[in-house]
Amino acid sequence: MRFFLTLPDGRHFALEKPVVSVGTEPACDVVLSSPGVKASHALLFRDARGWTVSAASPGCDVRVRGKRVDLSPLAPGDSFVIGRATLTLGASEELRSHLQPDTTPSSRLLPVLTDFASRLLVQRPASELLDVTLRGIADVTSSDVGFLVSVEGDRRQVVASTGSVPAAVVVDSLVDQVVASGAPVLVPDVAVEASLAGAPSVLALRLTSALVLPLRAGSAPLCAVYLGRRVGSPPFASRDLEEAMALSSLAALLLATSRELTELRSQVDNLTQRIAAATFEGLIGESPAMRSLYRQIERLGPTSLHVLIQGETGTGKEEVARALHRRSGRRGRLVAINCAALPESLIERELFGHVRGAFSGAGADRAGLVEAADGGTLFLDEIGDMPLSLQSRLLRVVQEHEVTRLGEHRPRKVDMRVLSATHQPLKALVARGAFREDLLFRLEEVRLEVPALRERGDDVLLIAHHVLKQEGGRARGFTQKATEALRGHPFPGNVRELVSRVRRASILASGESLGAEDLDLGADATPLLPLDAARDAFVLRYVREAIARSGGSKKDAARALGIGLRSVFRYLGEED
Ligand SMILES: Nc1ncnc2c1ncn2[C@@H]1O[C@H](COP(=O)(O)OP(=O)(O)OP(=O)(O)O)[C@@H](O)[C@H]1O
Repeated sequence: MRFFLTLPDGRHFALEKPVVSVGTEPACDVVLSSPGVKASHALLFRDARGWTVSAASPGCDVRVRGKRVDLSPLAPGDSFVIGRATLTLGASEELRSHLQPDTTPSSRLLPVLTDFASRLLVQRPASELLDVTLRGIADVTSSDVGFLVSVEGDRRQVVASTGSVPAAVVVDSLVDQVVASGAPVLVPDVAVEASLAGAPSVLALRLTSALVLPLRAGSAPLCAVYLGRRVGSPPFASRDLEEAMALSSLAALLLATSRELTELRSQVDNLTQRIAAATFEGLIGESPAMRSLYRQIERLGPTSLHVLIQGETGTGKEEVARALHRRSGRRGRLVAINCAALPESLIERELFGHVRGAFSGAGADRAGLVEAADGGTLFLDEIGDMPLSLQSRLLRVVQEHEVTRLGEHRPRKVDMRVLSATHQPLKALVARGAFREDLLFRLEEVRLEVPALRERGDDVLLIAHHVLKQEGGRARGFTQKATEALRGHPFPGNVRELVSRVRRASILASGESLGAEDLDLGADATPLLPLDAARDAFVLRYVREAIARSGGSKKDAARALGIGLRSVFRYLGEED
């Protein structure tokens, strides 16, 4: 689709540039001589949504459907009026224009663009990039003065300037106009604009001509690029505006990318430091629940107490057993067996060993895992699945510190500590007659609860980053959406599920940051939760958002939410 303007005399003007100026002065793209039209009166510019018309400077009257507008989108067929001239936007597949605009790029723009892009692509702090951006735009437009004002709500700040500028320039009607409309403003001659006569920028900087344009880099605060010329320099013309807009669009893109990279780096640095401080014997986590677990492991490690490790599937029970063994100081090995993975006969042979001929195929004597754990630790994973018939043999081992190989009658002395793990409520198994109570008493001299991942707050992010780093792929961090998705997902499979999601994503994804979709945590993938868990997850997210919106202050967030500070800590799962 090609667009054109129908002028008052019926001619068509092809809109082939992103910004088109309309006015009486010859430098304008569309030159009109109708009464009431000013030297530079209106600007038309194109973005992803289509064409928009705006007043070129505050005193210029632009009307759409009879109403005065600062800025108005135009659809094909829409007209706007400036002075006594009516212009209409048209669109057609085929267009033969009567007037062809000059589309030759300015010779000074191309080298500046190239240099500008290469300078911006070198990683620098954001403040330096803004400086480079401003100087590039000021250079190409031969401005005598240039400064960049960042606008965040009521807060305005000069964040870069080509020379010293007085602080008063931040309160400026041209900046206001650009911020309000999001459109550029071109004032060729400030002397003819009564509304600008007292503007701080014009007075303080002794400007004769001004050009102000918006610069928005991703989620960064909006900036206004203010360019000025003084006595002795020619006034700004529409070509300057066009070139400045081209540079500012490019800069916005590069600044957004650079900002994302900087954020990613600081996210990675911050998490790497946190992970280092939050690692205990291979376990990662800094949540109060994990810290309490570390303290218990430290205390229990060197004792000879048998420990039952309880926790949902994939929470890290085996890691906890390994940590307990490392902290035990026992000289022997940690020997593990998964009671759910093997049939009864195999568990028996594996655990207790056998002598030659004990069963068909037993060609030689063989020590079992119990003997292998002599002087060390025997880890019985999924103890709830231990067949009842083997439980009494195991009880003898734990009670008497003796093991008898299959086919043999001579018991052998063993010195070992037993750690067992289960995700099942063993008391309920006892009640059903599926587990021996006396064995449970023996195995559970102390019980350790491993918390579910969803109860560990931001540990999920620490572990996710740790896994990503270990994988060593291209991805170095997570997008904001992915971070939120990780925080909000209930992880029924706990750490094991997290590890496999991150591994798979880091192998399959190609970018520097993994998104929620890469982790298969899109909106549709979130499973339904029990209402209590959903409510808790929502409250946690809401409290976090309140803290973020309060600039990180938990106190202010508590006030805004109408709850006490202690409650905020409680919802976050933190100790105050
Ligand atoms: N706190 C942690 N930090 C880092 N990685 C962990 C943590 N906890 C568990 N993992 C990793 O998660 C995976 C599952 O852990 P583990 O096998 O210990 O869980 P489990 O509770 O014994 O599982 P199951 O119930 O299936 O026996 C392993 O790859 C382990 O290394």
